[in-house]
Amino acid sequence: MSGHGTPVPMTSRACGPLTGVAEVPGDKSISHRSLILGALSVGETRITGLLEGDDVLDTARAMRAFGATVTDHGGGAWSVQGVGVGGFAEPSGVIDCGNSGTGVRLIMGAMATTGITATFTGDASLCGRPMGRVTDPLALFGCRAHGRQGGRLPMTLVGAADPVPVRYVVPVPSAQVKSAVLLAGLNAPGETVVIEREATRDHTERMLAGFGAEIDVEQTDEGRVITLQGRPELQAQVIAVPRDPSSAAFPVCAALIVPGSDVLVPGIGLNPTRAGLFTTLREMGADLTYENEREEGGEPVADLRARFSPDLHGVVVPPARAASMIDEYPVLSVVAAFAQGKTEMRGVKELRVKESDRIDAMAKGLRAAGVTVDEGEDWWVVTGLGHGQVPGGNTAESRLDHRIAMAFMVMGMATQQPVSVDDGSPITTSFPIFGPLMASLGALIDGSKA
Ligand SMILES: O=C(O)C1=C[C@@H](OP(=O)(O)O)[C@@H](O)[C@H](O)C1
Ligand SMILES: C=C(OP(=O)(O)O)C(=O)O
Repeated sequence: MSGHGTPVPMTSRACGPLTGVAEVPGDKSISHRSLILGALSVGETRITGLLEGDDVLDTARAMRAFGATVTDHGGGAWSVQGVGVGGFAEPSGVIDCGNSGTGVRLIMGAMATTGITATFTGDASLCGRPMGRVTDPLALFGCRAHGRQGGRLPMTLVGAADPVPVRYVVPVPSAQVKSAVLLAGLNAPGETVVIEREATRDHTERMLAGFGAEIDVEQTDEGRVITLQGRPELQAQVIAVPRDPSSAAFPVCAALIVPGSDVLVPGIGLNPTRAGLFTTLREMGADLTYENEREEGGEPVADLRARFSPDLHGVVVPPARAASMIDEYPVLSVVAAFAQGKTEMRGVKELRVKESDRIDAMAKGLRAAGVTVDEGEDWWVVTGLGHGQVPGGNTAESRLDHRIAMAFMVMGMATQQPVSVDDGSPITTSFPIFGPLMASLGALIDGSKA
C-alpha cells in the first residue's frame, strides 16, 4: 500500500556518464497475473522473478484473503496454492489494492462470477479512478456493484451466483478491462467472447493458454476476437517472470540523454504489445540496440543497449502505437525535451485516467522546467530544446504516481539545474530498487528511499 506515509522529497542533478548493467525487476503485469491465475488453478504454482513492488504485494495479500495460500520464499521466489476456478472464499475484510488499477480491476473480474461479496478500496489515487469500465461488463455476467459517485472506490461487488457468459466489445483500449472480462468468463459456463478494436498487452491470453484454458484469438474486421471456454480446470504452472520493459524505460531513457552514457539492460521482454517506446526512441535517432535476441517462456526477449544520443529529433507518435507504450509517455516526454523539434503524441486520452492525469502532471512539470508543452484532451506536443539546453530547476508534483516521479528524476540527470519531486514514495509500487539501481549506474539522486 503506497501513498499513506510521509512524503519523500527527491532531487536529481546532472551527473557524469551512466554506465554498467541495469537489472530491472520483474514485469508488473505478468506478476499480478501469475498470482491471480495461480490462485485460480489447482495445485502449486511456482514463480521466480516476481516483482516485489507494493502493487503486486497488495495483489498477493488479496489472493490470501480469497483463500489461496501465497508464500514468499525469498529472492523473488513465490508459490501459490490455488483454490481452483470458482473456488474463491468470501474475504472477511476489505480488499485494499493500494495504488494498483491492474490489481483491483483484475481481482474484481476474478471474483465477479463467484457467489461471494467483496469490498474493494485503495489509496487516494486509486479511489479517484473509474471502475465503471470494469463493473459495466461484469454486470452482464450478473455481478452487482455498489460504489461511490462516478463508479469510484470504495466499492462492493456482489458476485453472480448463477453467471451467464457474455460477448463484449471493449470500448476503450484497456488490457485491464479485457482481462477482467476474461477472468470473469472463467467461471461462467459456456463461451465468453471479448473483442478489442485496438490490440492491448496480451499477457492474460498467453497465460490463460499456459494454464490450460481453452482460448482462441482471431484477428477479424471487427478487431481481435478472443474466445474463452468457461469452467476449465486450470493447472498450476512454473513461471519465470521476465524483466519489465516499462521499468527498463527509465535507465534506457536516462542513458540516451546523459552525455557519455552506455548502459546494458539485460533480459527485457519485447512482446510487441509492450515495445512501442523502443520503436519510437529508435525513430527519434536513439542509439538503442537489441543484443542477444532470444525467446524465453514464449516471449521475445533481448538485452537492450542504450548509449548517449546527442542528435535526437522529434517525431509523431501515431495513435495506433499508444497501447503498446501507454505507461511510457511520461518518460518519453522527458526525452522529447532533449530532442530537436516537436514530438507529437496523439490518441492518448487514457493517460488522463492513470494514477494521475499524466498529460497534466508532465505538462506542468515540463513547463516549470522551461519546456513548451501544448495539449488537448487526447494529445500533447513537447517542443524539444536539444541536448544540454533544458533549464530544469523546478519541483514537480508526483501526484501519487510512480511514473511521474521517475520521469522527473530522469530529467534532472541532464538539466542545467537540479529537478525535484515533492514525493518519490510512489516509486516503490512498481520499481522498488529504482534509487539504488540508478545510483549504481552513476546517477545523483538525493532523498531516495526506493
Ligand atoms: O493490464 C495491465 O497489466 C496493465 C494495463 C494498462 O492499463 P489499462 O488497461 O488501463 O490501459 C497499464 O497502464 C497498466 O500499467 C498495466
Ligand atoms: C497505469 C499503471 O498502473 P495501474 O493501472 O496498474 O495502477 C502504471 O503502472 O503505469
